[in-house]
Amino acid sequence: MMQKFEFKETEIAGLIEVQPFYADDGRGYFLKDYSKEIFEQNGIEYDLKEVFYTNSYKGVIRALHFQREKQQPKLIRCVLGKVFDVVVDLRKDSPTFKKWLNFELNEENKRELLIPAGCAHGYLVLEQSIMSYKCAEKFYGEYDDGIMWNDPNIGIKWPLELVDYQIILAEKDKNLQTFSMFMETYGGF
Ligand SMILES: Cc1cn([C@H]2C[C@H](O)[C@@H](COP(=O)(O)OP(=O)(O)O[C@H]3O[C@@H](C)C(=O)[C@@H](O)[C@H]3O)O2)c(=O)[nH]c1=O
Repeated sequence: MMQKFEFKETEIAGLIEVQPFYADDGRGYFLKDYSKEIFEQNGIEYDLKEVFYTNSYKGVIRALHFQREKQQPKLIRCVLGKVFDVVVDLRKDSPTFKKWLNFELNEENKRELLIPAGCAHGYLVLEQSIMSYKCAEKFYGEYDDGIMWNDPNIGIKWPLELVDYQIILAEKDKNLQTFSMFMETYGGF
């Protein structure tokens, strides 16, 4: 089977579902999940700056993250395992401001998400997973920030039953601001 790159817009402007180039044969498979040239041919200017990976146990929630300055566009993919991935639009002039969308990303569907600057990102790990990130802005620890994963104002419906309600959070993610606090401080992006 061979699959060419495909790009699909979503309800959130600039948030694009990407199906990477894929070809399998008797040896296994080949997958290319970023090509500057092909992205540009599809109208996407993406200036790749950093690549990193995370490996997480089932039940981990990493959310809802952003850089408050020098926001990072991110091209993400679940290389191994399965996650419930969420993007929240925090751009105050966006018609979908405050809207969240969820996507299942997994090893089988190989789907990528291109997340634009001005959105928060997070995920719930449904089985041990490796996530890859290709960022179009570098990491600035001093601007690293987020909103709490279970903020009632945003109201994400996390499928916690899929992890038997056993969630694992970093200390820093237990102490993130609420959406209201974010709005008071920044007024949106
Ligand atoms: C994200 C990042 C972290 N770090 C460091 C900071 C810290 O010591 C260690 C672990 O970082 P964190 O706890 O922030 O990792 P994590 O909680 O996995 O953060 C990630 O969450 C997901 C949802 C995203 O969208 C990412 O952009 C990023 O915010 O690695 C870097 O040096 N470079 C980086 O690009």
